Amino acid sequence: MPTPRFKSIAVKIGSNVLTRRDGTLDVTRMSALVDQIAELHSAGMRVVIVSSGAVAAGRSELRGIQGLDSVSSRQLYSAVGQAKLINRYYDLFSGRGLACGQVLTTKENFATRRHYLNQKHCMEVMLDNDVIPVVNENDTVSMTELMFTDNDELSGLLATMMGCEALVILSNVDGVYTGDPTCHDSRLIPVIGSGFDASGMISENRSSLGRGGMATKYRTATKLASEGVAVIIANGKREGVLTSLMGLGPEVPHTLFSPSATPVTGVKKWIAHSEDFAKGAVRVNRGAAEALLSPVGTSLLMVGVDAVEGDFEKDDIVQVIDPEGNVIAWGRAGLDSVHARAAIGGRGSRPLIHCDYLYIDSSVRSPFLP
Ligand SMILES: Nc1ncnc2c1ncn2[C@@H]1O[C@H](COP(=O)(O)OP(=O)(O)O)[C@@H](O)[C@H]1O
Ligand SMILES: N[C@@H](CCC(=O)OP(=O)(O)O)C(=O)O
Repeated sequence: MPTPRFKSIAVKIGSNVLTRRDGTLDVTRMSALVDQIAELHSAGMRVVIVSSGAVAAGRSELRGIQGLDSVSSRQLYSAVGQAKLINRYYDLFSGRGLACGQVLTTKENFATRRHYLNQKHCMEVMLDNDVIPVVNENDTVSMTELMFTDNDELSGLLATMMGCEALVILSNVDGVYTGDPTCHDSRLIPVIGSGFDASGMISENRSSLGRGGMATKYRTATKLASEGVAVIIANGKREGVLTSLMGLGPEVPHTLFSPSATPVTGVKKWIAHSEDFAKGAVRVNRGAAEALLSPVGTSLLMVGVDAVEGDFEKDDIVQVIDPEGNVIAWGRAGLDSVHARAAIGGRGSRPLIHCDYLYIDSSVRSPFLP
């Protein structure tokens, strides 16, 4: 048997891949994907699944319910649909002699390093014992303001958390197109490298069941690629898509986001995905903004800080804002806000954010870029 292209991957399966036109769960499609994941597993790969589809599955089960607001219907449908979804996965995997386990999570579970490492440990134990993790956002308790944009965002976090070499996002399109994929003159983009900006080609269109559309897939994919993780977007409805993408079958159309060759440490990956948990902000002067945005890794020193906003503890995440008001970076504070305020503009004190704990947003548009 040929060797798979990667040793460890996360596979995100969109709602549309798992749903038939009439809204019911497409068990044939699920079964085909489970077959392929079992094949990858027996070829020695570690596979984590992020599966959407709970809300869609619940909605098709409870047809006819009316008058619920959007939060209530999401809670109700996901409660019922998730039970149905995981049951199917469980039966399908056990039919292939494998166990799968359910991991339901929320954005808050990624907010502190302790919770983050706890979840990571759970999934490592599962993988070490040949149990396939099937992850989804816990929509029954996720509050609107603290929800993942969608499972594309969640899958990006998980792929970096688990140290995966690649993330495969399965949707109902073959990848990123140069325009609306339904227009006849749009073309599939086979490879997106670090110098290529395709964001202007992506419309807000999304499929009937999708939550975030291509825009969140693109955002997640470029971020992960910059952290050294390969990302592939492909059509989950194509026969043998996963085994093919892993080099065990004939080529299928897809878009590859080529990974950066610069390695990123585990803690930095966590920080990269922690912007939403920032407890405060620091405004930096021109010199500091230029130094931070230069290609040389630099710590943020108090001499470059003009203002400290919010109340934060040491080790909390804080945003870094340039003199034009752009968020250019975020990182783990080495001082609490009281001590940081007292040290504004000072020399000789510890860095406010050490470069090992600082993430520079590669999509930033700042006049202080070199
Ligand atoms: N440039 C583009 N290339 C591909 N798809 C695009 C593009 N712009 C918008 N889209 C839309 O993104 C959709 C996929 O996202 P989404 O509906 O969220 O799917 P999923 O349920 O798989 O997460 C496509 O069906 C398409 O309508
Ligand atoms: N947790 C939700 C996921 C919603 C979502 O992100 O859907 P999609 O855009 O199809 O990946 C569900 O299971 O229905």
